[in-house]
Amino acid sequence: MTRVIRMGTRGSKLALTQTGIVADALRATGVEVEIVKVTTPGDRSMAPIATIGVGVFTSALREALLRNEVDVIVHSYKDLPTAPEPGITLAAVPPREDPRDALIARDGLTLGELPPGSKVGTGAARRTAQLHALGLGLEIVPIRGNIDTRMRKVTDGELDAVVLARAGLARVGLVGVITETLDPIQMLPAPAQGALAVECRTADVDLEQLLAATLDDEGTRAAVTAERSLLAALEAGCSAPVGALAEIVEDLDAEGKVVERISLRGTAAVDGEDGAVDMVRAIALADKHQAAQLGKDLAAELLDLGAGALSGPAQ
Ligand SMILES: NCc1[nH]cc(CCC(=O)O)c1CC(=O)O
Repeated sequence: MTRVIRMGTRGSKLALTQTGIVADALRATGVEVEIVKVTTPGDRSMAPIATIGVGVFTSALREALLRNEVDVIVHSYKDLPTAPEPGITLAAVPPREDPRDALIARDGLTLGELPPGSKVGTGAARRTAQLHALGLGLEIVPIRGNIDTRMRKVTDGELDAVVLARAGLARVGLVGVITETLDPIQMLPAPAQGALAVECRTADVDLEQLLAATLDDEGTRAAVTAERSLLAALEAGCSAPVGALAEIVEDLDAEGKVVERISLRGTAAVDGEDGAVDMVRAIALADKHQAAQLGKDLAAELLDLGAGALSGPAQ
């Protein structure tokens, strides 16, 4: 391909880093890449995500792609709405970073060491609901802003801790500030957390093939397919209290042969007694090629357990 590939990105440090990772992988195949900055309404507003809407970071990039101003866009996969976008193809899902959430607490504390009444900052309904469900007596404080803004609230003493995606911290070289990587037993990540989504125009078939051949990771794609299928079946947006984590695991088939399967854990909020938010959890295992069905089946199980009572972007 002799053309220059224009990659659209938001201007945040995380977005530039993520786009840079993909740009470098493409350049390594010999193609020329140009980076184009796109401003999104999500970058201009500091209002809670629940009020400005799902897709606030991703739709301006998609519009630039459809207007032919750029050729490739890279999203944090978990920020994408579940509905497909006409004219746009998910060309590649690169290998995932560690999907878990991370705690950054004062004095090097872990979650269990934070005294009752400690103030923990997060903007995500999913994290809020799971932190409450742990029963540690923590006070959850809604926050927004980029990684640096959130971390500063701990350094300044305004909060005792914040919870952030480990992947974002890792990509910008900040794993050193993490005081505890949260076990999925305590905190299931957002569906597709830690994964990137690389999109191009559906009509751009040659580019789609190049992106898939260069960047796509089969195991990551299967895992995020299961997690996002669960999310879609619960009809919840990215800001809703739904956590999911799929992992490729080794299992034995009926003849005792080692086979790869996909394990999926999910959690969703239900209305508890006297207004409290409870979480229900479930786990299931399926053939690696049944990822989408596995997500649907686990969603059905969570709905049976009472999930869905709190649908929509509950904050
Ligand atoms: N909602 C914002 C957002 N979108 C993607 C990431 C981190 C990177 C990732 O999960 O891939 C973050 C920040 C966070 O949740 O801490």
